[in-house]
Amino acid sequence: MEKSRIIIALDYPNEEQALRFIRQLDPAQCRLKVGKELFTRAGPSLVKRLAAQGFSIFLDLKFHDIPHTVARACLAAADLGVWMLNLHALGGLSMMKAAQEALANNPSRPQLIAVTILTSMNQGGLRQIGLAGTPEENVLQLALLTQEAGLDGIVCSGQEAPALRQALGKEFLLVTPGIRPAGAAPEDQQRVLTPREALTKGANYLVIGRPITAAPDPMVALKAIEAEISNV
Ligand SMILES: O=c1ccn([C@@H]2O[C@H](COP(=O)(O)O)[C@@H](O)[C@H]2O)c(=O)[nH]1
Repeated sequence: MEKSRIIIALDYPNEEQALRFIRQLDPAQCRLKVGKELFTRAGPSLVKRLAAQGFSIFLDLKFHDIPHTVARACLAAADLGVWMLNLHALGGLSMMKAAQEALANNPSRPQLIAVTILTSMNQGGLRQIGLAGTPEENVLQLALLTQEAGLDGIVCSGQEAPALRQALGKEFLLVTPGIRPAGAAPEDQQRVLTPREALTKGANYLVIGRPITAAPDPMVALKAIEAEISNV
């Protein structure tokens, strides 16, 4: 069975709540993302434990620092047995190359991807930090830099996926948060699409947090999303 295109963001305030949810899941059914909140609370031991249970873990710590520091952090993350990890493309070409080179000979080399422009940002937010151009233009520029550095893909919104697919080819991974089922509140996300729209536009993976984890019945919400994308 091909592993799921759904990556569930485990944005829980503690390990107990995360594990209560995970007990209902099969590792073949979905992948799991451990981000800053849960990692800071539960640490590397939870990541290792979930990986040992057979879950594909995306460690979403979005490294952004000098090249040496990021390269060493990527090696530490790879040692946890994760399937995917990430850094910020805004850290620049030399930072991304250092990370890529550090992982190149790692026996269990995880997928290494770069966050382009956060899906919580719109054009107004880009202006505030001094970036001209549309979100799509900025995402494309950072995606090309990421590809030049030899990484496996990027985090972007599904909204940018068609232009990115055309520019970056079939193999480059597009991992898309900002997923909201039709009618769901965007909350702090600015560049959103439904699960079906994101895949149709060319996304490889959907990162989904609150639409599942904050639903009255998370398993019902997950099943509904699985049904929505089953024939895409
Ligand atoms: O650009 C980005 C990069 C990462 N994220 C992360 O994805 C999830 C989305 O959660 P929702 O509850 O579905 O909004 C969250 O863990 C973010 O840290 C992102 O949203 N956008």
